[in-house]
Amino acid sequence: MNSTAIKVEGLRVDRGHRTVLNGLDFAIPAGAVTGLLGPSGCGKTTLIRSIVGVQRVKAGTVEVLGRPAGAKALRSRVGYVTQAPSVYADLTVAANLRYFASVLGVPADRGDAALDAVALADRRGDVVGRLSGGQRARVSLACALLGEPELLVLDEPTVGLDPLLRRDLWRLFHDLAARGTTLLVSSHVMDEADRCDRLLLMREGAIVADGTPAELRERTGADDLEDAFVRVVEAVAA
Ligand SMILES: Nc1ncnc2c1ncn2[C@@H]1O[C@H](COP(=O)(O)OP(=O)(O)OP(=O)(O)O)[C@@H](O)[C@H]1O
Repeated sequence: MNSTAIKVEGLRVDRGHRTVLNGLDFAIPAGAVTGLLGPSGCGKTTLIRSIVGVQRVKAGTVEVLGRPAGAKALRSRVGYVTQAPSVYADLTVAANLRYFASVLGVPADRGDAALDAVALADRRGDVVGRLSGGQRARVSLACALLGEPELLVLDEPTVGLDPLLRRDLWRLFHDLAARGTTLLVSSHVMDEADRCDRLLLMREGAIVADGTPAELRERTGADDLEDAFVRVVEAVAA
Protein backbone atom coordinates (compact mmCIF):
# COMPACT_ATOMS: atom_id res chain seq x y z
CA MET A 1 0.00 0.00 0.00
CA ASN A 2 1.53 3.26 -1.06
CA SER A 3 -1.09 5.94 -0.66
CA THR A 4 -0.36 9.10 1.28
CA ALA A 5 -1.73 9.41 4.82
CA ILE A 6 -0.33 12.84 5.70
CA LYS A 7 0.66 15.66 3.36
CA VAL A 8 2.29 18.78 4.73
CA GLU A 9 3.03 21.83 2.56
CA GLY A 10 4.74 25.04 3.57
CA LEU A 11 3.92 24.52 7.25
CA ARG A 12 4.97 27.35 9.47
CA VAL A 13 4.17 27.55 13.17
CA ASP A 14 5.11 30.32 15.59
CA ARG A 15 4.96 29.75 19.35
CA GLY A 16 5.40 32.74 21.57
CA HIS A 17 7.62 35.06 19.52
CA ARG A 18 9.61 32.26 17.92
CA THR A 19 9.17 30.47 14.63
CA VAL A 20 9.18 26.81 15.71
CA LEU A 21 8.42 25.18 12.33
CA ASN A 22 9.80 27.00 9.36
CA GLY A 23 8.11 25.97 6.11
CA LEU A 24 7.95 22.16 6.23
CA ASP A 25 7.10 20.04 3.18
CA PHE A 26 6.77 16.25 3.33
CA ALA A 27 4.41 13.32 2.90
CA ILE A 28 3.92 10.22 5.05
CA PRO A 29 2.83 6.98 3.39
CA ALA A 30 -0.11 4.96 4.69
CA GLY A 31 0.35 1.55 6.30
CA ALA A 32 3.91 2.11 7.51
CA VAL A 33 5.72 3.12 10.69
CA THR A 34 7.31 6.53 10.22
CA GLY A 35 9.70 7.73 12.89
CA LEU A 36 9.93 11.44 13.69
CA LEU A 37 13.36 11.84 15.19
CA GLY A 38 15.31 14.78 16.41
CA PRO A 39 16.81 16.36 19.50
CA SER A 40 14.79 17.76 22.36
CA GLY A 41 13.18 21.08 21.44
CA CYS A 42 13.51 20.69 17.65
CA GLY A 43 9.74 20.89 17.16
CA LYS A 44 8.50 17.27 17.10
CA THR A 45 5.58 17.83 19.46
CA THR A 46 4.63 21.04 17.66
CA LEU A 47 4.57 19.16 14.34
CA ILE A 48 2.51 16.34 15.88
CA ARG A 49 0.07 18.89 17.31
CA SER A 50 -0.28 20.40 13.83
CA ILE A 51 -1.02 16.96 12.37
CA VAL A 52 -3.70 16.12 14.92
CA GLY A 53 -5.20 19.59 14.46
CA VAL A 54 -4.68 21.18 17.87
CA GLN A 55 -1.96 23.67 16.89
CA ARG A 56 -2.61 27.13 15.44
CA VAL A 57 -0.60 27.34 12.24
CA LYS A 58 0.80 30.52 10.74
CA ALA A 59 1.00 29.33 7.14
CA GLY A 60 0.79 26.23 4.98
CA THR A 61 -1.50 23.21 4.85
CA VAL A 62 -1.68 19.87 6.67
CA GLU A 63 -3.83 17.20 5.05
CA VAL A 64 -4.59 14.02 7.03
CA LEU A 65 -6.35 11.02 5.42
CA GLY A 66 -7.50 13.34 2.65
CA ARG A 67 -8.98 16.00 4.96
CA PRO A 68 -7.65 19.18 6.54
CA ALA A 69 -5.97 18.38 9.90
CA GLY A 70 -8.42 18.70 12.76
CA ALA A 71 -11.54 18.16 10.59
CA LYS A 72 -14.44 16.73 12.58
CA ALA A 73 -14.64 13.70 10.31
CA LEU A 74 -11.11 12.73 11.41
CA ARG A 75 -11.91 12.47 15.12
CA SER A 76 -12.64 8.76 15.13
CA ARG A 77 -10.02 8.00 12.45
CA VAL A 78 -6.99 9.48 14.20
CA GLY A 79 -5.59 8.33 17.56
CA TYR A 80 -3.19 10.60 19.45
CA VAL A 81 -1.16 9.62 22.48
CA THR A 82 0.50 12.61 24.13
CA GLN A 83 3.79 12.49 26.04
CA ALA A 84 1.96 12.93 29.33
CA PRO A 85 -0.44 10.04 29.95
CA SER A 86 -4.01 11.25 29.49
CA VAL A 87 -5.93 8.76 31.59
CA TYR A 88 -7.71 9.11 34.93
CA ALA A 89 -5.31 8.44 37.81
CA ASP A 90 -8.10 7.74 40.31
CA LEU A 91 -9.77 5.04 38.20
CA THR A 92 -8.64 1.48 37.61
CA VAL A 93 -7.11 0.47 34.30
CA ALA A 94 -10.30 -1.42 33.38
CA ALA A 95 -12.53 1.53 34.33
CA ASN A 96 -10.46 3.87 32.16
CA LEU A 97 -10.84 1.52 29.22
CA ARG A 98 -14.61 1.19 29.79
CA TYR A 99 -14.92 4.97 29.99
CA PHE A 100 -12.94 5.66 26.80
CA ALA A 101 -14.78 2.85 24.98
CA SER A 102 -18.08 4.57 25.81
CA VAL A 103 -16.73 7.98 24.73
CA LEU A 104 -15.60 6.47 21.43
CA GLY A 105 -18.83 4.51 21.05
CA VAL A 106 -17.05 1.17 20.63
CA PRO A 107 -17.84 -2.16 22.35
CA ALA A 108 -16.42 -2.32 25.91
CA ASP A 109 -14.97 -5.78 25.28
CA ARG A 110 -12.32 -4.26 23.00
CA GLY A 111 -10.55 -3.25 26.21
CA ASP A 112 -9.22 -6.76 26.79
CA ALA A 113 -7.51 -6.95 23.40
CA ALA A 114 -6.09 -3.44 23.89
CA LEU A 115 -4.66 -4.40 27.29
CA ASP A 116 -3.15 -7.58 25.88
CA ALA A 117 -1.53 -5.53 23.12
CA VAL A 118 0.29 -3.35 25.65
CA ALA A 119 1.07 -6.26 28.00
CA LEU A 120 -0.99 -4.95 30.91
CA ALA A 121 -3.75 -7.57 31.18
CA ASP A 122 -2.58 -8.53 34.67
CA ARG A 123 -2.96 -4.92 35.92
CA ARG A 124 -6.54 -4.36 34.78
CA GLY A 125 -7.82 -4.05 38.37
CA ASP A 126 -5.10 -1.61 39.51
CA VAL A 127 -5.73 2.08 40.11
CA VAL A 128 -3.79 3.98 37.43
CA GLY A 129 -2.30 6.42 39.97
CA ARG A 130 -0.37 3.53 41.51
CA LEU A 131 1.21 2.41 38.25
CA SER A 132 4.66 3.42 37.06
CA GLY A 133 5.08 6.14 34.43
CA GLY A 134 5.74 3.62 31.68
CA GLN A 135 2.71 1.58 32.67
CA ARG A 136 0.51 4.68 32.65
CA ALA A 137 1.82 5.54 29.20
CA ARG A 138 0.78 2.07 28.06
CA VAL A 139 -2.71 2.52 29.49
CA SER A 140 -2.95 5.72 27.38
CA LEU A 141 -1.84 3.75 24.34
CA ALA A 142 -4.39 1.01 25.05
CA CYS A 143 -7.14 3.66 25.21
CA ALA A 144 -6.01 5.04 21.82
CA LEU A 145 -6.11 1.52 20.34
CA LEU A 146 -9.76 1.05 21.37
CA GLY A 147 -11.03 3.13 18.46
CA GLU A 148 -8.95 1.13 15.95
CA PRO A 149 -7.79 4.40 14.33
CA GLU A 150 -6.47 4.47 10.76
CA LEU A 151 -3.72 6.85 11.86
CA LEU A 152 -2.01 6.53 15.22
CA VAL A 153 0.24 9.40 16.30
CA LEU A 154 2.44 8.63 19.29
CA ASP A 155 4.60 11.23 21.02
CA GLU A 156 7.65 9.48 22.53
CA PRO A 157 5.75 6.29 23.48
CA THR A 158 8.77 4.29 24.60
CA VAL A 159 10.39 6.75 27.04
CA GLY A 160 11.29 5.03 30.29
CA LEU A 161 10.44 1.53 29.13
CA ASP A 162 12.78 -1.40 29.61
CA PRO A 163 14.35 -2.86 26.45
CA LEU A 164 12.05 -5.89 26.33
CA LEU A 165 8.92 -3.79 26.56
CA ARG A 166 10.29 -1.39 23.98
CA ARG A 167 10.90 -4.28 21.63
CA ASP A 168 7.36 -5.60 22.23
CA LEU A 169 5.83 -2.19 21.59
CA TRP A 170 7.73 -1.80 18.32
CA ARG A 171 6.46 -5.25 17.32
CA LEU A 172 2.94 -4.07 18.08
CA PHE A 173 3.48 -0.96 15.92
CA HIS A 174 4.60 -3.12 13.00
CA ASP A 175 1.70 -5.56 13.49
CA LEU A 176 -0.69 -2.61 13.34
CA ALA A 177 1.04 -1.26 10.22
CA ALA A 178 0.83 -4.70 8.58
CA ARG A 179 -2.93 -4.53 9.10
CA GLY A 180 -3.03 -1.15 7.34
CA THR A 181 -2.70 1.34 10.21
CA THR A 182 -0.42 4.32 9.61
CA LEU A 183 1.84 5.14 12.55
CA LEU A 184 3.82 8.28 13.24
CA VAL A 185 6.09 7.75 16.24
CA SER A 186 8.33 10.44 17.68
CA SER A 187 11.52 9.77 19.58
CA HIS A 188 14.67 11.62 20.52
CA VAL A 189 16.57 8.34 20.80
CA MET A 190 18.39 7.55 17.59
CA ASP A 191 18.65 3.85 18.40
CA GLU A 192 14.94 3.61 17.65
CA ALA A 193 15.50 4.86 14.09
CA ASP A 194 16.30 1.42 12.76
CA ARG A 195 12.95 0.13 13.93
CA CYS A 196 11.08 2.48 11.57
CA ASP A 197 10.07 1.85 7.95
CA ARG A 198 10.70 5.50 7.17
CA LEU A 199 12.36 8.38 8.95
CA LEU A 200 11.79 12.07 9.19
CA LEU A 201 14.82 13.66 10.82
CA MET A 202 14.19 17.06 12.34
CA ARG A 203 16.50 19.74 13.57
CA GLU A 204 15.72 23.28 14.66
CA GLY A 205 12.27 23.34 13.13
CA ALA A 206 13.25 21.86 9.77
CA ILE A 207 13.13 18.39 8.20
CA VAL A 208 16.74 17.58 7.35
CA ALA A 209 16.18 14.04 5.98
CA ASP A 210 13.19 12.05 4.76
CA GLY A 211 13.49 8.43 3.63
CA THR A 212 14.06 4.83 4.66
CA PRO A 213 16.92 3.94 7.03
CA ALA A 214 18.64 2.21 4.08
CA GLU A 215 18.34 5.34 1.92
CA LEU A 216 19.76 7.46 4.69
CA ARG A 217 22.74 5.13 5.10
CA GLU A 218 23.37 5.10 1.37
CA ARG A 219 23.07 8.86 1.06
CA THR A 220 25.50 9.59 3.88
CA GLY A 221 27.81 6.57 3.66
CA ALA A 222 27.35 6.00 7.39
CA ASP A 223 26.43 2.55 8.73
CA ASP A 224 25.20 3.87 12.03
CA LEU A 225 22.07 6.05 11.85
CA GLU A 226 23.33 8.36 14.56
CA ASP A 227 26.41 9.05 12.41
CA ALA A 228 24.13 9.47 9.40
CA PHE A 229 22.15 12.11 11.29
CA VAL A 230 25.36 13.96 12.18
CA ARG A 231 26.51 13.89 8.54
CA VAL A 232 23.15 15.17 7.32
CA VAL A 233 23.28 18.04 9.82
CA GLU A 234 26.87 18.88 8.85
CA ALA A 235 25.94 18.86 5.16
CA VAL A 236 22.99 21.21 5.82
CA ALA A 237 25.25 23.56 7.82
CA ALA A 238 28.05 23.57 5.20
N1 LIG B 1 3.51 26.74 24.71
C1 LIG B 1 4.64 27.19 24.17
N2 LIG B 1 4.88 28.52 24.03
C2 LIG B 1 6.01 28.99 23.47
N3 LIG B 1 6.98 28.20 22.98
C3 LIG B 1 6.81 26.87 23.09
C4 LIG B 1 5.64 26.30 23.67
N4 LIG B 1 5.76 24.96 23.62
C5 LIG B 1 6.94 24.70 23.02
N5 LIG B 1 7.57 25.84 22.70
C6 LIG B 1 8.89 25.95 22.05
O1 LIG B 1 8.81 25.34 20.79
C7 LIG B 1 10.03 24.65 20.48
C8 LIG B 1 9.71 23.23 20.05
O2 LIG B 1 9.10 22.53 21.11
P1 LIG B 1 8.53 21.06 20.93
O3 LIG B 1 7.83 20.70 22.21
O4 LIG B 1 7.75 21.00 19.67
O5 LIG B 1 9.89 20.24 20.77
P2 LIG B 1 10.16 18.67 20.82
O6 LIG B 1 11.07 18.37 19.69
O7 LIG B 1 8.88 17.93 20.89
O8 LIG B 1 10.95 18.51 22.19
P3 LIG B 1 11.04 17.27 23.24
O9 LIG B 1 11.70 16.13 22.52
O10 LIG B 1 11.89 17.85 24.33
O11 LIG B 1 9.62 16.99 23.66
C9 LIG B 1 10.90 24.73 21.73
O12 LIG B 1 11.89 25.70 21.51
C10 LIG B 1 9.96 25.19 22.81
O13 LIG B 1 10.60 26.01 23.73
